[in-house]
Amino acid sequence: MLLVDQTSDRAIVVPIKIDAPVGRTVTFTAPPSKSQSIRAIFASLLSVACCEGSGEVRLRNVSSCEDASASLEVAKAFGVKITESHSGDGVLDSRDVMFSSPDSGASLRTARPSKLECGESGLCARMVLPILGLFGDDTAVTTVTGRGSLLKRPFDIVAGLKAFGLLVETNAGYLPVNVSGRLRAAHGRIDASLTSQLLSGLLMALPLTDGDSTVIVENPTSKPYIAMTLETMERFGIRVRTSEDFTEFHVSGRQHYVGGSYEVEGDWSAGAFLLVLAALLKLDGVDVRILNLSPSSLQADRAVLNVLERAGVRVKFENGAFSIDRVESMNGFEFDFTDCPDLVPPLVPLAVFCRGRTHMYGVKRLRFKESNRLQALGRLLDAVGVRYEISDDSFIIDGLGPNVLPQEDQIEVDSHNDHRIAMAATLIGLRRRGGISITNASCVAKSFPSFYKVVEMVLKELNGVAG
Ligand SMILES: O=C(O)C1=C[C@@H](OP(=O)(O)O)[C@@H](O)[C@H](O)C1
Ligand SMILES: C=C(OP(=O)(O)O)C(=O)O
Repeated sequence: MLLVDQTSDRAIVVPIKIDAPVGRTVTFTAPPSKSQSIRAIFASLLSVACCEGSGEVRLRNVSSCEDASASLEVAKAFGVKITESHSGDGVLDSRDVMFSSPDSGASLRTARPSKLECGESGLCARMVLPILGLFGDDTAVTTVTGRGSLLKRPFDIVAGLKAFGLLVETNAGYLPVNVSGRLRAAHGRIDASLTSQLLSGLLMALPLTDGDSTVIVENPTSKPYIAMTLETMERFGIRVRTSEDFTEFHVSGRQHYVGGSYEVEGDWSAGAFLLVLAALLKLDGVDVRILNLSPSSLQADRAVLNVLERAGVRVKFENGAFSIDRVESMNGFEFDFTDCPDLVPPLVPLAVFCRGRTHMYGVKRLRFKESNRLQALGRLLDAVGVRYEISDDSFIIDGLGPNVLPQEDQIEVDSHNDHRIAMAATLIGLRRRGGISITNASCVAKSFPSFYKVVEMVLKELNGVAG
């Protein structure tokens, strides 16, 4: 059962009661990718606002999550016209968005918004910093800020932008920041050890400067996210040359983002939660089919397929749907998450129900997400009686095996206002006899507004009754 109480912002999850499970199949659809939606929104902004004659842009299946909405508001602040509609093609949390020039025909590149509010989206706030440098003149200053968890996340990552003509003054390393200067072509260095998001923004903006640039990247992390940025740019007609290890980029200036239409893929980060849920349901004989995930996607979190394999969970792709072929072993696994940090929260529930020890490496940057995710996941494991060890860059979890956790007491865990922690707690609650009550539960809207609805739908379908 799953109860969402909006007044107290609480989700109460208790185990699935499955009558005659064998042979039952449930199908659900992954929502649109948050990361790809935000990239497509900024590429559309650059196309309409900076590239004359490139026409309108039509984006299909844009995520309706809070981070994508914050990014659309930011794009509007630059003066582009944005209209939203619903395509009704059955993808949850999805909308279509049209970008066009203002009716006045005024050039948008001459002015820079004085303030941008980025909600809680790290990607939006970091990506927009270099992009701002394409607008207005030398005297323009923009204050970039956000709310909630974003105000506690590090922004002392901006020193490298100086070589490209931009000055970013931070508030002792945090938001709000003031951005001034014009972006110019140059040879510079970016330290990406903490985040790849600023580099993504710089790569998107540099092709619109007047000359050629080289970007040397120190300590690249989250590399598939950079590949996704380059792929989105390519879809808008922009090419960048890069070394295979993403430590060097050669960007020609005077390029143009070309409008047209673009369809956003399904979200592998949300899909990872759905696949782990599918693996856990398979233990009870239920088959789950997941639609709207591309098997050839460049999204970092498609790596969930490799991790499931390592744990002994065999996944298949047939007739456009992913499903669990069979669970061979459910054994603890080893994996390095440097390139896919968002996969740790969905894989903690998997590790809990595996036999033996799971070693997660490359996890130190999880301390700087919407919450300190290592600490928040540790609290969740404490609450359900799972032993673990966290060190600088590793997270070791001693799994309890695939049975439903027998404790009958009701426990309460806090999401720490972090969408991925709330979703991880939900998956564990579905296999704990006394369930889990999650406080600050509505934060799932940051990336997956319909998450509880999807879980509820599955439960209803399996029980044949409400909840
Ligand atoms: O570029 C992106 O879309 C993202 C990159 C990753 O961040 P870092 O580059 O900070 O690791 C990831 O954690 C975040 O959720 C989305
Ligand atoms: C960390 C995340 O996003 P962002 O950094 O864009 O806020 C996330 O979605 O888990």
